[in-house]
Amino acid sequence: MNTEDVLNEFRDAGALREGHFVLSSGLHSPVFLQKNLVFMDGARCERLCKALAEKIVATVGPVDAAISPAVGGIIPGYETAKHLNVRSMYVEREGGEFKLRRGFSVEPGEKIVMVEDIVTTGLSSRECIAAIQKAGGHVVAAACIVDRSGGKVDVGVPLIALASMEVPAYPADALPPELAALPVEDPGSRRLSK
Ligand SMILES: O=P(O)(O)OC[C@H]1O[C@H](OP(=O)(O)OP(=O)(O)O)[C@H](O)[C@@H]1O
Ligand SMILES: O=C(O)c1cc(=O)[nH]c(=O)[nH]1
Ligand SMILES: [Mg+2]
Repeated sequence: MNTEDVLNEFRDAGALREGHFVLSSGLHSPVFLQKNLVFMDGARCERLCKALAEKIVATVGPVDAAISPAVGGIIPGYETAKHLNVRSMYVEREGGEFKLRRGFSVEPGEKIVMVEDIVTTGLSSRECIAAIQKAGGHVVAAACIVDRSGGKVDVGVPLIALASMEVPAYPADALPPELAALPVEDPGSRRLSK
């Protein structure tokens, strides 16, 4: 499955949104990938995550577990882990910091793939990887459905992206006038009150 195939899945799901969005990083963008509309369709989610699992195995070989950052990473992490035939876990924020909770744990040195939905700046991925390492896991790779940086971000481990594209994103004080003129949507969970 190549980038165009993946974007067609987003288009067909009505998940390739245009407007004015504030992203998890605080950057503003005219494009938002509303991945929940993709993952709500089991067959679509399976097509994407099966392809991602195959790419992970082809790149780094077998792994012991997949761990994702909540909320967006949970469904693709679970589905990708299913095709890797490994257990699926997630980290979630406690006092702002990602942690393994709910009885999830890793054995020291276990080979972990961090599975993310969308990568923009890589901040969520790096935070998730740090949490896995703190818990004792060896993160052999990061994987995502879409890398919006077009391969530019560095998450500290190899990043395996099913689709890679460069999407414009701007700091709040440097918005192009046509973007500034549109009302802002803040669809992610990072700024939700706890
Ligand atoms: O590479 P980054 O700049 O970190 O951006 C990508 C992250 O942003 C979104 O999560 P968000 O924090 O919006 O919450 P969600 O997972 O609940 O959608 C998305 O799920 C990624 O985790
Ligand atoms: O950077 C983000 O927060 C982000 C971008 C995007 O297209 N989709 C998403 O869910 N999050
Ligand atoms: Mg997320």
